Amino acid sequence: MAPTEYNSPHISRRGLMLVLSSPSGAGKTTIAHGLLARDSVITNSISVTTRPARPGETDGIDYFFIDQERFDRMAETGDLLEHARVFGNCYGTPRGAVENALAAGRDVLFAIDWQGAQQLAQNARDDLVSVFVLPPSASELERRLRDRGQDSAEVIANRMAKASNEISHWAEYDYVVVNQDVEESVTAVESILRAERLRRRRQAGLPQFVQSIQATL
Ligand SMILES: Nc1nc2c(ncn2[C@@H]2O[C@H](COP(=O)(O)OP(=O)(O)O)[C@@H](O)[C@H]2O)c(=O)[nH]1
Ligand SMILES: Nc1ncnc2c1ncn2[C@@H]1O[C@H](COP(=O)(O)OP(=O)(O)O)[C@@H](O)[C@H]1O
Repeated sequence: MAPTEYNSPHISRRGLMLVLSSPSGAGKTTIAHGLLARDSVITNSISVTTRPARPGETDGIDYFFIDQERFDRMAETGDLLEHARVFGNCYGTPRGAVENALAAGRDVLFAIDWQGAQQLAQNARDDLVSVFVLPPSASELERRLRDRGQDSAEVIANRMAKASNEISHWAEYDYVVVNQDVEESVTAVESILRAERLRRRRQAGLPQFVQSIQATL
């Protein structure tokens, strides 16, 4: 188990799973990158997807881009911690990487949809911290999807049409962040992560630490 960086290096704790969900274009990928740049203990879960790579996306960094046959096999053999169909493509979280990271005391970050968040919650509610990211307005959401410049008008229209359904799940999350300013949103999520690391129940080594202080009083 990892030392609790914000308390004492003597106190071990379990890793946690931090989930970011949002309608497409609200900024969860941007916030995730910002958080990963600031925090060296959290590691990104790289999903598999049957969606084709966008220009600028790299296999093994943004996603593992795989075909349907391989995806179906991974789902059948239990190699996916959760999986869902989103916007006509399949997405899933490879189990091995997450379990290895948690076992090594790392926290793991997921940018996944509400279906995936629900599946993770069913299996590991105590280790899950979930954040829903909202756009400041519908018009700003559409502007961000257009300005990202990576999807056709048809794909953007489809994502806007599905935004309301994704947003309808906001109340299932532990925290909600309105992504107005990127840096502020990253700071908000970083604050959530820091506070959640200090939850008493996560700090397995706390009783021992307290005892060691009491023994010398
Ligand atoms: N359940 C689940 N959803 C995922 C996973 N990876 C990505 N997603 C979701 O799939 C949706 C589409 O992702 P993507 O194609 O990258 O589009 P973007 O959200 O507009 O960048 C988003 O809601 C993602 O959060 C995954 O492993 N599992
Ligand atoms: N707070 C923000 N203000 C302005 N633009 C933003 C903000 N957050 C993200 N963006 C931009 O909006 C677009 C969509 O963001 P992205 O992180 O890809 O969204 P998601 O992963 O939720 O689909 C990107 O071009 C990104 O640079």
